[in-house]
Amino acid sequence: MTDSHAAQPETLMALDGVTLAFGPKVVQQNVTFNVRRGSIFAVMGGSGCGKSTILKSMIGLLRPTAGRYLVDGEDYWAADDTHRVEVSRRFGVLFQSAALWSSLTVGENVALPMQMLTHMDPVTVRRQVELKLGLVGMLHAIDQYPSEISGGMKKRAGLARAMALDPDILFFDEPSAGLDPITSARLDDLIMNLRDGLGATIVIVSHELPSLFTIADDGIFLDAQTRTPIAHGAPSWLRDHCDDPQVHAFMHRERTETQSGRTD
Ligand SMILES: Nc1ncnc2c1ncn2[C@@H]1O[C@H](COP(=O)(O)OP(=O)(O)OP(=O)(O)O)[C@@H](O)[C@H]1O
Repeated sequence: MTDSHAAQPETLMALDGVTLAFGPKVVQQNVTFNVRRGSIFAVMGGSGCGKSTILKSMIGLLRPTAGRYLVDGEDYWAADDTHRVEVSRRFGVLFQSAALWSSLTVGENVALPMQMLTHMDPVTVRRQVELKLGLVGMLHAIDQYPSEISGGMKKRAGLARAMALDPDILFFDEPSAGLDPITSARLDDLIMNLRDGLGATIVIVSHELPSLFTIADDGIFLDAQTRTPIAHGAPSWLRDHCDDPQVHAFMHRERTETQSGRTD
């Protein structure tokens, strides 16, 4: 009998002593955390603390100036370019703005990664596009243009496109930003379905506390002043048990003397 735990260690991604900087400007340093396979992991913290920068680095757009980023135990940045591209094919990304091409229909947007990065024939592409749009409840909008659909529908179309190449790792930057609470709750259900139904591992940057309390299994809280993580744990656990005044204030939406965000 196969031991699935031996074949699939619990940690899928790990940052180990990572420093991220833009030129001389250090955004975060000594960042260490593990993302468990099949979990939803939240990157939290005040405005400007470096959440999107962490995500940017995890999807391969920003190389750390120190430390290691491991995916399935392999050093992502130490790999050669070909192998790194191969690993990155496992990633699906939903940007904050959904980033759909306005001149393409919803269906064409979802088809684009398949046409550009695979050799699928047009019939298979069409079938896959329908499947992905069906998963997010957007099949009816396949021939509509982004300007003709609502913000929530754009997010769902962006999600379908993020899933185009069947990634097992998904990155979401502020998926519920700008959505009304009901649409946002529907998106939460969709994200949980990706974890529970497809076994995807999801890293999410979000300010939406109700959403984080509902969906995230684990997470990290970044501090802008010290430029380093100051708490680890599921958002609901941090809300109920973390003594750090900044984390407590953030999780309970209280004002603090020291702001957790940075303006420089
Ligand atoms: N390309 C860049 N060049 C220089 N500095 C950058 C760049 N991108 C981001 N920064 C800076 O890095 C810091 C962290 O930015 P980042 O967008 O990661 O924060 P964030 O926590 O995601 O913020 P928010 O919650 O407001 O979206 C900020 O001070 C920002 O100005």
